Formats: sequence, structure tokens, C-alpha cells
Amino acid sequence: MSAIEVSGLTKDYGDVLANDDVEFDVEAGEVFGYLGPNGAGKTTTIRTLMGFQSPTDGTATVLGADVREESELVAAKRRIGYLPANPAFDETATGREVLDLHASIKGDERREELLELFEPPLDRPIRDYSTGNVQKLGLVQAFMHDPDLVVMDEPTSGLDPLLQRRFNEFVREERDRGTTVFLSSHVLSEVRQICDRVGIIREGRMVAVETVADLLGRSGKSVHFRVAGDIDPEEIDLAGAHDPVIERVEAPDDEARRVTEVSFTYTGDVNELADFLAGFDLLEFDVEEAPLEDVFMRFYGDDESEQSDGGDR
Ligand SMILES: Nc1ncnc2c1ncn2[C@@H]1O[C@H](COP(=O)(O)OP(=O)(O)OP(=O)(O)O)[C@@H](O)[C@H]1O
Repeated sequence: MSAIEVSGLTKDYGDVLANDDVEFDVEAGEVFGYLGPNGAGKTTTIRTLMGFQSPTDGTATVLGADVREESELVAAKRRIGYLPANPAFDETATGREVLDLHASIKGDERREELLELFEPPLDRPIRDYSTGNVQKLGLVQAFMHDPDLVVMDEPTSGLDPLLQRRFNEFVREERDRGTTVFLSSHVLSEVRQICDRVGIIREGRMVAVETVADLLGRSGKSVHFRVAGDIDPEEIDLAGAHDPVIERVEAPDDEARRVTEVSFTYTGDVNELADFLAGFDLLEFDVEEAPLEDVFMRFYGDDESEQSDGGDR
């Protein structure tokens, strides 16, 4: 049984179709990243999974419980940890009181261990907490009953880099212990470090579900090279070379020392790239992994031609 099964999930707010026939599974024991730009529909799916709102159509199960069946869901939620975006704890309560309240409902056998790791202040009222401290308290609260599944909406927002690293290591360790983690994010570097698979949502629709390895494999190469003299754009005649940029970089008024630099993202066969480069008298070249942001732009960009040129990715 999958830890989460989302099937034809649709949420129509009237003026916005926030989830449109969303479909994906999260396997038990994996870390699954739910990625998309602002307003894509991530929080809508997460709130539906937690039973805070009903789908217009379709459904989902969490740990086998149908999210539309309240009693099933209430029982399953004892084994689920949840960190909402911007947790809204009682402003007048202290951190300790917030944790005590949650502990009385679902338990807290891992509280001390998590407090040592994330170190939220405990004796101040929540209204005096910084955003990062609320987030730290939220992480302790989400994991302290040792849940089988943890659902988190943008868990690292507000955490400083040190805490983010600690969080990444912690999530990997949790995965090794068999905990299933579902988290939303728009931070690619985070997803790359901690997720096994990703689902990418854009304007309410899933545009891809794939392993992080496949996402990286499709990300292509950043190619840069320099040659003496000029290059015409028509000379960059190579299938899989995207958006070439050609710049004259040295001595614009000295024909003898004229150097041209070419850069593009490459998603084709590396042997064809080698053959192509062999056709130039190179002064310099380097090929490196393209930033994941470049891949995302292909999903996120509003330019339909970018969206549809999936054939050579
Ligand atoms: N209660 C609501 N009523 C009407 N529209 C809503 C409601 N909640 C969200 N929306 C709209 O639904 C769309 C999806 O919102 P959602 O919060 O699910 O996106 P998101 O991917 O989580 O975005 P973000 O990363 O900014 O949190 C947005 O256009 C949003 O304005």
C-alpha cells in the first residue's frame, strides 16, 4: 500500500481551479517533493490530504484512509505528522504549552531528542517568536509522536542555512528509519538533496512525476567555449543546443585579437557535442551540469514553446 494515493484530485474554488485532476502516489519509506511556483496548488493538495477541505472531485488516501471519510482520517492522523505553511499556534501560549497540548492528543515520545536538534525557545509566548522559531517548534511538533508519515508545507521557510542543513540530514535519517515524508517546496537545491522523487505541479496540473535522478539526468549540460575570430549564429547548428548566447569578449577593435564566447544549455548526445566542438579551433571550453533552475524554467516558463519542446530534453 502506498503511503499517499492521490486520484483525480480536483479543487475548484469558483474562480480558480487550484487542483485539476491531480494524480500521484507516494510510496511507503520515500521522501517525495511536491514542487511548483507560488499559487500552483501545492497547499490546496496538502490541506485536502489533511482533511481541512473537501475535494470538488476525485479523492486521496493517507495511510489507507480516504480523506473524505472523517472517522477513518482521524484514526490515520494519529500516525501522521503535519507541519503547515506558517503554523498558527495559539499566540498567548508558550512553546512548551503548545507541545504539551499536541502531546496530549497524539503523544511525544521523541520530544526531547527533537528539542535538542531544533532548539526552539520553550518559555516565551508564541507572539514573541521569530518566524524561524515558529518553524522550529512546528518541526518538533510534527515529528515528536514518531509518525509513520509526515506531511510538510514548505518546511524550511524561515530556517537559517545551518538549521536547513540540520533539517536535511534529519529528513534523510528519518527516511532511513522508514518514515515516509511528503514535503512541498520551491527550493530546488533542497529537493535535490533530500528527495527520492518529485511531483511538479503548475497551474493546478501535475506536469511531471519522476525520480530526482531522472530530473537531474534531463537537466542537461551548460556548455561554454571560446574561439578566435567571429562566429555566426547559424554555426551553432546542433540538435539539443538551447538558447545559444554568442558574445565578443575581447579586443572589439583589434581584429587580430578578436575572441568570441559561446554558451548554451545542451540536452543532446555528448558524442555529438564532442564532434561539434571538434569543428572549432578552441581557445578554451568547459562543460558542467546545468543548474536545476534551468530545467525548472522549462516547466515553469509561461512561454508555450518552451513547455512543448520536451522532445529533445
Ligand atoms: N480558499 C481559497 N479560495 C479561493 N482561492 C484560493 C483559496 N486557496 C487558494 N486559492 C487559490 O488557489 C490557487 C492555488 O493556491 P495554493 O495555495 O494551493 O498554491 P501553492 O502552490 O501552495 O502556492 P504558494 O507556494 O504560494 O503557497 C491560487 O490561485 C490561490 O490564490
